[in-house]
Amino acid sequence: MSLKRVIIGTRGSKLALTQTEWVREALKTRYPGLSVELEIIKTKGDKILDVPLAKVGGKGLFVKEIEEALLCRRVDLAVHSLKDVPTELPEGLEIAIVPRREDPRDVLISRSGQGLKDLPPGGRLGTSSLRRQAQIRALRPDLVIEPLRGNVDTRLRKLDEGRYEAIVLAAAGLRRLGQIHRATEFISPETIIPAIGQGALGIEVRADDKAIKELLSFLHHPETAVCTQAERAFLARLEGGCQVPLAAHATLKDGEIHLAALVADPEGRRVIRRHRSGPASEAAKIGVAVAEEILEAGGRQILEEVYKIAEV
Ligand SMILES: NCc1[nH]cc(CCC(=O)O)c1CC(=O)O
Repeated sequence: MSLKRVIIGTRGSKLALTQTEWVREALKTRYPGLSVELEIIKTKGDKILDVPLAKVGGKGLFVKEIEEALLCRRVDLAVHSLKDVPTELPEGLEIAIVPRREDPRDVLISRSGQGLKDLPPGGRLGTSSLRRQAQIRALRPDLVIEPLRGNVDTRLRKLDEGRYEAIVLAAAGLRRLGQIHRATEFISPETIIPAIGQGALGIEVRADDKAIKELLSFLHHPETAVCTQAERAFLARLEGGCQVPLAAHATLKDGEIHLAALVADPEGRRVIRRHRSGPASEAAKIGVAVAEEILEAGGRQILEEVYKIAEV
């Protein structure tokens, strides 16, 4: 190991810092002589916390400024929630390392302790995620979905203030922040398909930086990488901005990938789900194939409708 010092670029949110500290600790343990510094970078997504992301539009809201710092060599690596990273990266950058995935599920946090099925009719449920909204509407059309943005702590506080009967968050974020005890129901990935990359981290580096890639290689988890590869190939084929409810979740068993995915309209009236299995070596192909099957089955029409409205 010839590197003496590395700088990690990160957002300043508590979740981002927790994730980055985890990487820093792993590096310090593995390479006791290495100096690991953090550079906190504010992204556009951190500045506009009150507007639903689907309205803000634009991809990479939480990563762009950090990628600029990587490209101009102000930082050497960046730790992201993979869920926030667009499929197309700037020229010269790469998600080289995907560590082992945390719990990929969504969780319900209700004030009463009730699960999704038992919430009172007409109850208010907080989420600004179109993906969660569409799938919840399909299961519980009577619930009133209300916007909910902000960092994990902010979202929990808004629930505690009584603005909602329940909210939905990613288990991974709660667990990393030591708040998993707040979960009242773990929603299975079959009931609500998670977001592409949910629960996984992506470590982005300069594509030509062999030394950093080598340094970080012990953190790579090939099983997670291949699963998220299938999920991200699905996303890439749909060129999904955040205006359409999209979901995809892959698992790996005995060398076989299983990918389940959906496209829905924002109201959750039409939910098109498909799944497919195949060898892990064909992860990307499986992602594309599921996307095409969904497009054929009505997904194309949904995408066209949504983008037409968005342009007005
Ligand atoms: N959308 C923001 C975001 N990005 C990553 C996580 C949680 C951690 C993860 O999914 O890896 C969250 C919060 C949430 O959706 O509850």
